[in-house]
Amino acid sequence: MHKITFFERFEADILAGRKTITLRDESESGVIAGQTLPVHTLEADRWFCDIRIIAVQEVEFDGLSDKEAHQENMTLEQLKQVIQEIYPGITHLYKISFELC
Ligand SMILES: CC(=O)Nc1ccn([C@@H]2O[C@H](CO)[C@@H](O)[C@H]2O)c(=O)n1
Repeated sequence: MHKITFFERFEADILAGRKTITLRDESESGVIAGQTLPVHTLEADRWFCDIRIIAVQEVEFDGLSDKEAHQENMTLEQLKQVIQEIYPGITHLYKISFELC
């Protein structure tokens, strides 16, 4: 992957450092620790920052906890709902931790 996209509604949280992970399916897991990536909005493909990947870890949907929710600036209930909307029925996720460049 040479760039990563996020829904526009998460832009402010990412730029403020309130959202420091993203949970993706296997098709969007192809990043490695240390890599720097430009971040674009999904809707308009507009660049808004660069991030550095800190880690990529496999996690189960049922294993998500308040820790991941906090890292997403959401409640666990909100996070699970968001993931179900984006990836209906998903059980296996990739937790991508990042920092702003
Ligand atoms: C193609 C594309 O952009 N896809 C996605 C997929 C996920 N996410 C966010 O990651 C977290 C867990 O899934 C939540 O905050 C999601 O909303 C996103 O912003 N954009």
